Amino acid sequence: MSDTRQADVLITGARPYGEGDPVDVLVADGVIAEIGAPGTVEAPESAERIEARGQVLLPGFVDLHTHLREPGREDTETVESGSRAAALGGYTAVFAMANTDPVADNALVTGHVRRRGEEVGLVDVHPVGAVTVGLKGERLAEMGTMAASEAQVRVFSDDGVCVADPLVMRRALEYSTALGVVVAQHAEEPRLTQGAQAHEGERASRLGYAGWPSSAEESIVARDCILARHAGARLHICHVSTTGTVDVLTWAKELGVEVSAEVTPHHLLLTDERLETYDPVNKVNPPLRAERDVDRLRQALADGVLDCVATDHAPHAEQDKCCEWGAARPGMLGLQTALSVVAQTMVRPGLLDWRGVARVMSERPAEIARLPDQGRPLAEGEPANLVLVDPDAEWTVRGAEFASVSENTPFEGMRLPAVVTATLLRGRITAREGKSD
Ligand SMILES: NC(=O)N[C@@H](CC(=O)O)C(=O)O
Ligand SMILES: [Zn+2]
Ligand SMILES: [Zn+2]
Repeated sequence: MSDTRQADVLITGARPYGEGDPVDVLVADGVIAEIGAPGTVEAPESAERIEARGQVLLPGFVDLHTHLREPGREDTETVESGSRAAALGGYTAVFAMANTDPVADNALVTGHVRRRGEEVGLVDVHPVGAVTVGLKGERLAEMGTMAASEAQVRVFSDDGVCVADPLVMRRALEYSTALGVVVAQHAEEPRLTQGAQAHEGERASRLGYAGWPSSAEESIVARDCILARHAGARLHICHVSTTGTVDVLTWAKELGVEVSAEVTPHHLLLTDERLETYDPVNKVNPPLRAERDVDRLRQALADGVLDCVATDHAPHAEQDKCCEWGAARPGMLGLQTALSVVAQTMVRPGLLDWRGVARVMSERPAEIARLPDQGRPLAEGEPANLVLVDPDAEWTVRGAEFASVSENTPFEGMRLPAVVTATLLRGRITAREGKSD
């Protein structure tokens, strides 16, 4: 992904990782050229200036789990609209899930997504390849061809559905090792979730929703950790939602299984109490869980048992959300609210500092996907993939104001802390003061 030469950018008075005294940061030719005490860094007259006023400077965020809906559902999101949302949310790289129409189970589709991302140029769009043909869970997709193609697919997932057949999953893990890629599992034992609508428990029973048991997630996570162990493969678990999954991951990591896991912002903030509203904006897979799950997920993210935050940004059309619960599609927007929800649930309660936010939103996801130029230290000579955050500002969420085509945010009307004031992709300003470039 190449950029033409851009104007230099001088960021004055920023605090890297929110630590220490403010510094000036000169960005030139796509890299961090110089970091120095305020007033000591010289920039050409033509340089763009960003006054940080003590705001927090972090490496640009990396989202391992985004649904951009292109091709097939451009009425709900496109690579372009999703890229704008990503830049405004502080992201410099996103992984676009394969459950498009047609499915991204071949190099033609992954190539299209990659190229569209490059044309838009606001964020690095990395297509995720499907594990199985048509997400049907039966035959492996041509993982090798996709990995070797121009799109250089590095993450494979049937997300939306689980790779439920253990033999298919075993083969996928074996191939992934040979290819140096990672399989990301949507952990849901389908036999246990037939007709499921909401977190299994007292509330779902009372409101008349068929329950989605925690064991449907945990049994697949346990199984796949064992399969990965025997295959010597890396494994990534999508959208962890239960305390039992945290137990299984703790056990697997102690055993030395190379498993990583993500948690979504909505599972860090919301509980199944939202079911009381009957509003399908709260319908999501896996479902919003109990308070004890939320508490445990926050703790596990702080401890590192959960590696990173991923949005599972899932745009849906109004007619698929503003309808009766049973008919509504699961999923919610996430790109433009992720940082603020992490600030609210992790930073404010003292579970993570800003260096910790850099770890879970940038460094770890970049490592899991093996991106060489993302999640890098804030140091001279490093790529200028950066986000500037005002930690003291607050804002009110309005879905209609998002860059996304869709508006299905469960955070509508909430006042949240932390605002992205600028995002830079290889030294180019992609978002500034709430406007994408
Ligand atoms: N999370 C969701 O509820 N929905 C996702 C699919 C998925 O992530 O499983 C979607 O594609 O809409
Ligand atoms: Zn999923
Ligand atoms: Zn998803």
